[in-house]
Amino acid sequence: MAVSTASRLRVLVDMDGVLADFEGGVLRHFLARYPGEPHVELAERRGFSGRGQYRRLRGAGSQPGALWLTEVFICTSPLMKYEHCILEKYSWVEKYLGPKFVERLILTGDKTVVSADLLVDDKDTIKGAEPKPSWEHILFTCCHNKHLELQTPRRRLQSWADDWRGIVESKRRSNVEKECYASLTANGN
Ligand SMILES: Nc1ccn([C@H]2C[C@H](O)[C@@H](COP(=O)(O)O)O2)c(=O)n1
Ligand SMILES: [Mg+2]
Repeated sequence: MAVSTASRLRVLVDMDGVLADFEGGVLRHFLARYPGEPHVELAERRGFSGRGQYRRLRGAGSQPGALWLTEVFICTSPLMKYEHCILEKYSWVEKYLGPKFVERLILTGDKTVVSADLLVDDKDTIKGAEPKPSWEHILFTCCHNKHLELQTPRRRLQSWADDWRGIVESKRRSNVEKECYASLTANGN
């Protein structure tokens, strides 16, 4: 059976805050290292940058699934201080997702230049060199972004228990519709 290219979907899944419990890990590490110091409970986290919120505080005193014809890649940005983080990211993926996913790991400082249909990511604003990325950003709900109200038509995935299949399938339908429309107009209909 011939499969139209529009039925194929590429999904980028972010790592920190989406597959890995980045915020929980940071808090546990902070409490172990600085017991008794003021800290930000996960329920109080606001904004992507935890470091910024901790600075203000001091001043004031997984499992992605795969559907038929869906390619999943993990797309993650390394820290600027990258010497440990890159190895740790590869090790984490191999340990928790297996060697097949190591081949599907994309490390980039700029996710806008990666081509895909969907990007599932907890960062509320994703900017880069490409002003019109090919993907639709699905905001993955995390402690630091759950209070943000999204403008239509932006969509959220509340957790991996939420209807990610529905999002993937609606994107596939929309791609097929666009392809049909394009071929009809190209044929002068
Ligand atoms: N709430 C967060 C989440 C991530 N980061 C840092 C840690 C990683 O190096 C990098 C990953 O970004 P992502 O690929 O998840 O957009 O950003 C952070 O500082 N605060
Ligand atoms: Mg993230």
